Amino acid sequence: MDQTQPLPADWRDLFALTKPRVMSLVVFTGLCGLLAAPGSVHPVLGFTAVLCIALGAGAAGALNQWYEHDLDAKMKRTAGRPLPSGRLSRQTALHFGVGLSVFSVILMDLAANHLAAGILALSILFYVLVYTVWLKRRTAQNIVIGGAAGAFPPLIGWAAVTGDVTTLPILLFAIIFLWTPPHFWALSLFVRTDYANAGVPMLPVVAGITSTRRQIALYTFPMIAAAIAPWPLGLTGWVYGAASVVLNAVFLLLSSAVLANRAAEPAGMGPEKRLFAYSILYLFALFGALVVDRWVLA
Ligand code: HEM
Ligand SMILES: CC(C)=CCC/C(C)=C/CC/C(C)=C/COP(=O)(O)OP(=O)(O)O
Repeated sequence: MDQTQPLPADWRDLFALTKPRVMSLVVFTGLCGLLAAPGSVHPVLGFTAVLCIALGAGAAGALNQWYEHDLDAKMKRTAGRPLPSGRLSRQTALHFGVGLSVFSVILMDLAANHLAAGILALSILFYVLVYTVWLKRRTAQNIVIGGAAGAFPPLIGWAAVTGDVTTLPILLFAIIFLWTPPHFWALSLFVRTDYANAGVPMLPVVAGITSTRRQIALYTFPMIAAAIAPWPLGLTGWVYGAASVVLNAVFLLLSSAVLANRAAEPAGMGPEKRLFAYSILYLFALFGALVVDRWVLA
């Protein structure tokens, strides 16, 4: 096919419904969980398991947008999405999301095992029902609890290979679980008026900027502990150990800069934006180091 030809609008919109940029990191952590697991899996089955994580995560993103069409329409950042802009109908999004969710879980069950399929189903339900439907519009702790959904993929990847869940994948879960508050609250500080206008009780809207900066710093400490722990516990080698020490030291510096920032209005390329951007690089690099440690330099 001619790569210069744009895809038909409906395909592009269905693709956008899966939140591909955010989900790329979700899928990467799932892939790393799979590659870090002991033992081996047939490459076709391994590929299928990662594909199922991608499809399940994309389906969850579509269902999130189906439910949030009203909120998305009120925020600058999201008003151009396929549903608020009227390029796709809500019914299409619902059918796409439900169909893809069911398909991804069944395929995971066939390609891997019941445990991996069960955790995939749990992640989808958690993101859609616990985060999107229940908590997001009700409490500033929405992402602390609901964010657990995004921490499941390494467990799914691991379970797809081994059929069980042990200390290392639980620590990988903990890293993402504790990383989500600094990741999201750093961003929420500079888009908080959007959330305030839409009536979403995100932390900076409810508790203010100073308190949010403190909470970001507070979550950084247990996150660092969880991220370094696999090394002293003997679950990884020195490559992961060295990478995690450096990556976490930078995280600590950047989150201290957020804590120390006295600017009344987080704006421009300030400490908050730097921490948000770094949080993404951090997770890619940390999980990448885990795989390098296990495969390349073991
Ligand atoms: C409840 C938990 C989370 C919330 C509320 C949240 C929220 C957000 C928001 C609002 C953005 C901004 C832009 C966008 O929509 O593309 C964003 C960006 C991003 N998030 Fe999160 N996030 C969460 C968890 C995660 C998790 C678990 C991952 C991956 C493991 C992740 C990966 C990313 C990435 C890669 C981006 C950058 C996307 C881009 O370049 O446009 N997020 N997040
Ligand atoms: C395997 C599987 C099912 C994984 C689920 C992945 C998951 C929970 C990712 C969370 C990241 C995410 C898209 C947050 C957006 O929050 P938001 O919906 O509040 O953002 P928005 O304001 O951009 O809509």
